[in-house]
Amino acid sequence: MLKVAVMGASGRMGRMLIEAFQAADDCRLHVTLDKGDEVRAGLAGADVMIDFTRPEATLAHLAACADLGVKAVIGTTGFDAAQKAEIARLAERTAIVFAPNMSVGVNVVLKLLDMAARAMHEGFDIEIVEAHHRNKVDAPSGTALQMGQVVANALGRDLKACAVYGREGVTGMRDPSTIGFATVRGGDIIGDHTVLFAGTGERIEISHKASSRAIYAQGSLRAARFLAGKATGLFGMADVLGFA
Ligand SMILES: NC(=O)C1=CN([C@@H]2O[C@H](COP(=O)(O)OP(=O)(O)OC[C@H]3O[C@@H](n4cnc5c(N)ncnc54)[C@H](OP(=O)(O)O)[C@@H]3O)[C@@H](O)[C@H]2O)C=CC1
Ligand SMILES: O=C(O)C1=N[C@H](C(=O)O)C[C@H](O)C1
Repeated sequence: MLKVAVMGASGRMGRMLIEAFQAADDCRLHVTLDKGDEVRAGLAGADVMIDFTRPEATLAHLAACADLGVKAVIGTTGFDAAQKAEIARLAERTAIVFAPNMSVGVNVVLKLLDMAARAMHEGFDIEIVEAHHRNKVDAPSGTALQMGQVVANALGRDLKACAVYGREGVTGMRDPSTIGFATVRGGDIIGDHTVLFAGTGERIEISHKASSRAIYAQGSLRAARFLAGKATGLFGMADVLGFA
């Protein structure tokens, strides 16, 4: 029986994870922790930590995991480059699955995007549109950024150099080498992502729309089970799902 610690337990994802344990007969909740709780004491004895909180909190939790030999599933988004490098360093000391979207569907879409971008490498403008609930604090979503990264890699472009995050005023004509991002925030939208390939005479849209956070919780438990056989290393959902 896998002993799992859930961080950010009162958050939207924390609550969804706790519910997911009711249907899991091979995992049990070792501890649920919230802001202000004693992290190291809580994590001691857990096999895997699942963390959907905020970047600074996740890094502090991960450091404790590395010290205690606890593996980690990280769903938090909004990390900067230095924070991602820190996660990679910590993965030399414990096994980590780090993914901005734990759903099977989004990870299938990432594979489709790689194929689509290679096939439409010329004559198509690429724009990524994402929509989330009014309480989301980071933008663009981690998923949108990963979609952009997959497309940029497939096209041999540097995402840092070609990303355009929103437009306003007299922008000039669209530079065909750019990848555009647009963000919508409102209501209780769980998570919609569309990648648009706009050509001349045709356009292709590849979309994923979440209608329940249970998909992220189920994916997280799958990632926790995957880690049971690993000692160290940084993995993504493609590894967990066997797509890598
Ligand atoms: N990878 C994936 O599949 C998914 C990723 N996410 C990501 O997960 C993260 C959380 O999302 P969501 O559950 O909607 O957010 P919530 O704001 O609902 O929950 C976050 C939780 O983390 C807690 N928290 C915040 N700061 C700290 C801290 N310093 N120490 C400990 N706990 C802290 C919050 O406590 P308090 O309320 O007291 O501040 C809250 O309980 C986001 O980054 C989101 O983008 C979300 C869904 C799917
Ligand atoms: O904050 C959310 O809610 C979500 N965040 C993740 C992201 O930033 O991509 C995943 C999902 O879209 C829900």
